[in-house]
Amino acid sequence: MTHEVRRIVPHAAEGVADADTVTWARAMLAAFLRPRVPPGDLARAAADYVGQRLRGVYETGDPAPVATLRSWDTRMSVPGGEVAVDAVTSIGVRSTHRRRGLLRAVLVDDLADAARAGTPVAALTSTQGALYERFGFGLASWNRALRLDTRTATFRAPEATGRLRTLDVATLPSAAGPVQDRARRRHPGSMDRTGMSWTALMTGENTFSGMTADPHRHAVLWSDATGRPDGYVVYRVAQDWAGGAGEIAVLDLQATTPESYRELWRHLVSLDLVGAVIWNDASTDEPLPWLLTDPRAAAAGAGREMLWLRILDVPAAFGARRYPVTEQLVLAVADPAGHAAGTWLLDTTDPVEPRVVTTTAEPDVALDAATLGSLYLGGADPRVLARAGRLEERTPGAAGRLARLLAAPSVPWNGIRF
Ligand SMILES: CC(=O)SCCNC(=O)CCNC(=O)[C@H](O)C(C)(C)COP(=O)(O)OP(=O)(O)OC[C@H]1O[C@@H](n2cnc3c(N)ncnc32)[C@H](O)[C@@H]1OP(=O)(O)O
Repeated sequence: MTHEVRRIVPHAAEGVADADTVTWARAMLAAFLRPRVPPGDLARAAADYVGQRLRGVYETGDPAPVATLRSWDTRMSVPGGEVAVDAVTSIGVRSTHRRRGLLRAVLVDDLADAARAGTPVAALTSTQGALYERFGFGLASWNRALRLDTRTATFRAPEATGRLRTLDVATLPSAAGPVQDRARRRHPGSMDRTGMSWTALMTGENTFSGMTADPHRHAVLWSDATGRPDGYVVYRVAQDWAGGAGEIAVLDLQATTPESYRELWRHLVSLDLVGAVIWNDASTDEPLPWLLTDPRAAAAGAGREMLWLRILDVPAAFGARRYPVTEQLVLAVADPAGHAAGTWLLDTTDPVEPRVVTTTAEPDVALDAATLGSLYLGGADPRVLARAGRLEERTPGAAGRLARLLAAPSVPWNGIRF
């Protein structure tokens, strides 16, 4: 049986996707063991793929792909700026066709295309932890669950002057979009929300949920004393109050000021009929416990990995971010796929225009492409990676110098699953 990687350009007419795109979507959902979506709903949902890239591995004579991948161009915050990213998702292989290299075939094709297009970084979130390092992806951000007991939570600071407004969730992209865009710049690793991810946030309706809409969603916007919208929270009822105290699950909380952050949490605490608020995708440095008279009211739960990054163009990726110290370090990067391979001088003598060029100088550190991806946003400590044998220190003290060079103003965080 011959296999061929094919690229599909999704089209839609009157809000309904073309037949190839719908067939692709059905194959992808089957690979992920998702519920069967009625054909009309699937054609409507797949219309959201317009503007994105679909890839499939096809066998002769079968219109449905045996492997799928979807990717799109987006922007990701990095320390001091942002970078263009190839966001990759929906890699699924038909259950009868696994371990024959089909994941490899679609992913290698996508990465080569992104590199040709000049996209410096590829990003994904993964269902499994052991899949993507072999393709040069390194773990670069973590989320942590947070559980707030609303009955013991008391805020240290008095209520701020401003206004809370409930939003019709349908108005979320226009009302909250500009806030999200400002807020995401505060954390490296935060992504632009696509139209699709706004829809999923607002309604819960997506192909993965079988297109079942969730009617329990609420959104609240905070505006400061001058009327400027500064933050929003979207939440759902996770557990109804019928059994006693209900539970609220935060789906997204974005705040551009300490005041908006505090007042949005105060709103959640004020909800009647609720005993706890849970946020599974909080960052690892939430200020919430510090806002409370009893920090134990906010219990941090398990952390979990979120973003995997693959550097496709070292000068463009490392030139896009800014650095807190002046330094010159030489990194030898091993990358069998070639994208990041080389010996690179990272020179931040000019803080505005860091220089990243190939060099023949002796390396200070040696590492592979996946480790480079882990270091990119400043979320992984090179000294720890050296202790783990993932980075070789060729010049004594170089891992510490690299740690100071790559340090970010805040921890990497991406609250958007994709
Ligand atoms: C970004 C995302 O979309 S994450 C979503 C991943 N998809 C899923 O979880 C859906 C269900 N699973 C699947 O569809 C498939 O099993 C996949 C996509 C995980 C793997 O697809 P396959 O076609 O079997 O992978 P392929 O044969 O190309 O293997 C590539 C490499 O990964 C390894 N690999 C594949 N699956 C696994 C696994 N579950 N655990 C560890 N290694 C694995 C293979 O051994 C191979 O390694 P090698 O090249 O170093 O020898």
